Amino acid sequence: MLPKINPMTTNAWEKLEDYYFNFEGTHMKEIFEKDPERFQKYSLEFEDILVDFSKNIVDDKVRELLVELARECGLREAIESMFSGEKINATENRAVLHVALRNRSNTPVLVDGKDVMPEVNAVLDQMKAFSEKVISGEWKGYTGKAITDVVNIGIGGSDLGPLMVTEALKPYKNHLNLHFVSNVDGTHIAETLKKVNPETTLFIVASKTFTTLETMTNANTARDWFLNAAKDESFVKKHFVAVSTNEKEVAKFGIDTKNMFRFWNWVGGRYSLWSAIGLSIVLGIGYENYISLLEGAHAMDKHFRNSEFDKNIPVILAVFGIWYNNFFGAETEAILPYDQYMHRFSAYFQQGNMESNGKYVDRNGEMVEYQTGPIIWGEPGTNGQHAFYQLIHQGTKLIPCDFIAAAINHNKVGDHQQKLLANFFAQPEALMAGKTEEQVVAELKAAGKTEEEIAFLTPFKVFPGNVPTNSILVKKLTPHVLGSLIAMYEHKIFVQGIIWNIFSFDQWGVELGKQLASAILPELSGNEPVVGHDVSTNGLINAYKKMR
Ligand SMILES: O=P(O)(O)OC[C@H]1O[C@](O)(CO)[C@@H](O)[C@@H]1O
Repeated sequence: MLPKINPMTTNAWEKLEDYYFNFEGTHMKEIFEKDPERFQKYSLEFEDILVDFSKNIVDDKVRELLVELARECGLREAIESMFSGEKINATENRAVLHVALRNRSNTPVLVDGKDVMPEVNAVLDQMKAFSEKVISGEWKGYTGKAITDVVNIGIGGSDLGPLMVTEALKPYKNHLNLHFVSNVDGTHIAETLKKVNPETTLFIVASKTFTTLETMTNANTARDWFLNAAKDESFVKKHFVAVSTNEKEVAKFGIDTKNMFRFWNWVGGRYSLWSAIGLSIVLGIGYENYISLLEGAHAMDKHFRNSEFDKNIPVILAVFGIWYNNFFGAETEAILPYDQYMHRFSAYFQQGNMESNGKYVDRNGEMVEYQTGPIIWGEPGTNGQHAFYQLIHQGTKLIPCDFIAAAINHNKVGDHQQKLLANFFAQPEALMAGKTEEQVVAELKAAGKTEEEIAFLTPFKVFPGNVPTNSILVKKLTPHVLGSLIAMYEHKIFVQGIIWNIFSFDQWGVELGKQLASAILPELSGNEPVVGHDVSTNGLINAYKKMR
């Protein structure tokens, strides 16, 4: 079981609070000036990944105390509890074993005394055999034609992971066209169906529960559209497969359960791309590349499980994040990939992080007295630079940022890569050092400005700097490296959840909206006014009824 320690009651927290007051006002520039070894001391290498933590507002003492905080909160025991299949998702009475899905060492992992690895491997074999048939063209549609397009219908964890990964690994794509439909807005499915042909399209209905309103609505629309062309229900099995834990509902939908790819209740939705939910990834990039992705994640799992905390990349990312979240009062974190293929990476970790750690009740069922999960957001560089970086550089909020880039670009186009990386290096430098008044005055003088102009312009051109960043430089964005990067962030989220004493693997906060939507749905038919809600909701529904 997980420990239930209020982090604020630990010795380390108390010391960090004291130390924070001494530390306040320290500028990173001074820390760098004092320590020429800082890069060596504050960067970690893992395979083809280099993580530079040096541009953080920390010193050796802070790092030591933060690591101590993790220890005092029982992190070592918690890691073992997760990896050994204990039911650490207590509110749902489930184990949390995405690490077993990518356990390429194949060592036994027990849930309720039973090794889950044989089942995990069996589903991987099923995904391999199926994907090879579809990719090779052996799998035929109802008119005997090979599949050209795959439409994944799912939402949240049953959509974002496969979508993010297939975008990030586009250079590894085969000839199959992948489409993702998630939103219940009819536009999403309508626009997708315009692009595909019922004779050559395979639909993957991806839903852990197989009851999610958005997914089932889209899946039914896709089936009606398909049957409108195919005319015969028996053809559904050639064009629809399911990824789910719910065999009964899958069969009810008309999908042959031979074409159902199973996973288990110990796989959380937002941690499920490593399970059969990854079927669209396998179809898009092939089984071997998918296995490399799992291997990359597994390598990071071993690093996380076995490394000392002060040399442990996910732990350091997590505790530095806590330093800003809980001591500096930072409310958000930006993830900024300098890689166009990673354009859904921040959106993916918006769910990963915010659905996991957006909790105000601790593991004792008490309201927390400290901040928990940050708001996660981001866009690829350099686009973000021309949109929101102004606020990061000169706004009033502290926004710690992660910068991610690959040294080798998949596309060798002129000098684009050097220009991209020049920005990747420049931004954290600028955020760290800022620009002083003296520097601004000297620049304006050199530009020939008058004394009056200099006096007016100077304050607007000063950059305070001291914005913390992590720079994550990878050799190349391969499936293996991407697997490691995703696992790295997953474990960062885990560590923070342990320290904040919250349950990171449930998501009760999404239920209320769902309940109210299903209560409102029947009220939207008919023209009679609705009166049963608060006046605002009644007013909005009744206005809608008049407008439509
Ligand atoms: O796979 P399912 O059961 O359709 O659920 C989809 C998503 O809905 C949620 O339960 C809530 O948004 C997510 O955690 C999950 O990824």
